[in-house]
Amino acid sequence: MSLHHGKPLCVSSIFRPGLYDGQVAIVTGGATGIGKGITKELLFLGCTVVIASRKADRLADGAEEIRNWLQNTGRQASLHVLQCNVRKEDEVKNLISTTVRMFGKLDFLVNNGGGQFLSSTADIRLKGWNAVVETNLTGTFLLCREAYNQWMKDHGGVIVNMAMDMWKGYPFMGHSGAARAGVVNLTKTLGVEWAQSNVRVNAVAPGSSIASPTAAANYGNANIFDAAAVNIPLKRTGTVEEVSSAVCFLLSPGAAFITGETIRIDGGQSFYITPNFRLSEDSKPSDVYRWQSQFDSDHPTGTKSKL
Ligand SMILES: CCCCC/C=C/C(=O)SCCNC(=O)CCNC(=O)[C@H](O)C(C)(C)COP(=O)(O)OP(=O)(O)OC[C@H]1O[C@@H](n2cnc3c(N)ncnc32)[C@H](O)[C@@H]1OP(=O)(O)O
Ligand SMILES: NC(=O)C1=CN([C@@H]2O[C@H](COP(=O)(O)OP(=O)(O)OC[C@H]3O[C@@H](n4cnc5c(N)ncnc54)[C@H](OP(=O)(O)O)[C@@H]3O)[C@@H](O)[C@H]2O)C=CC1
Repeated sequence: MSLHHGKPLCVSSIFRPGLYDGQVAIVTGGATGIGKGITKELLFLGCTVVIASRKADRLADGAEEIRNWLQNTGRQASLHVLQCNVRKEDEVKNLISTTVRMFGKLDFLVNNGGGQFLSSTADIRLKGWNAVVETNLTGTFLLCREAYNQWMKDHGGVIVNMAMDMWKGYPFMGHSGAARAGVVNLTKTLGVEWAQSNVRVNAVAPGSSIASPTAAANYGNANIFDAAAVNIPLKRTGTVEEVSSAVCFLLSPGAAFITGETIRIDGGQSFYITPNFRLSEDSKPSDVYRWQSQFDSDHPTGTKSKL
């Protein structure tokens, strides 16, 4: 992916073919959305990739699509699927140990799997808070720890974590904002602690703007990401390929002197305005809130959705 006259140009990769020949990666959430984009690019560059998430049907469908795509590029996929809920310590341990046993090593870990639901923070129940924090922060911790202890401590490696545009807080996704801020901080800590083992740890922070069918379905609104463009200085949403190319850069020798860093991939949005939400004039803490955006003015009747 690159920009051509200010427009996104989709190509398989800007990196040289064979860059990751002989390397082994785990991509959590690798069957959908951003993770699928990362998986495709890594495979295209010669990497063996294990995709891991909770749902077997998602993994199977995603793997089939990815294999077909790669075949059309003339390359052979070394793509493998393992079920793993990153919230479950035993499943995380098993994901890492099985990968190392099957492929003899683990070079890269991409902690992409995660997510949240929209809610005013006052309305989040403890179970929901825990679900989001365990998925995004604790899951990232568990995967980093196991990848390090089981392999990278003695052999080196590269980890990329997933953050988000929570730099000014994240109204209506307070659980995830807090968890991702934790991920950014953990990334700094591990970048320092594990440097002695030649393990680099970085993160990417996409804006609220990387559309995919699964991500949109999570919010019950196929158009939800379109609404973000008006608040993005580059005046468009981002693509999964634009996240993937940053991840592939961080994994590459081109980033050999970068660790503990989080790269924003948000078209300048985080420097401009707080994510996608703005309180309506009459809103109270107990209200449900409106999606603020171009979307509302584009759809003046009936679709001023209460989230
Ligand atoms: C809108 C633009 C946002 C732009 C920025 C961000 C974009 C993205 O991140 S896009 C990625 C979208 N994809 C996902 O989020 C997928 C992963 N997410 C999930 O699986 C869920 O959101 C999860 C993290 C909450 C996990 O759900 P689940 O496996 O079902 O977890 P539990 O059964 O253990 O607990 C569920 C618990 O959580 C509360 N809850 C879940 N969904 C909602 C909801 N829609 N509204 C309110 N509360 C919710 C609730 O307390 C659940 O417990 P029960 O009440 O007992 O069901
Ligand atoms: N789209 C965007 O604009 C932004 C996305 N992000 C983050 O980027 C990542 C990818 O999101 P995106 O591709 O857009 O959305 P998707 O909903 O397509 O991807 C989420 C992926 O995470 C997996 N996942 C969720 N919970 C778990 C779990 N407990 N254990 C293992 N895997 C899990 C899902 O697979 P399964 O259901 O099979 O478990 C799914 O493949 C997420 O962490 C997301 O929050 C951050 C900022 C912005």
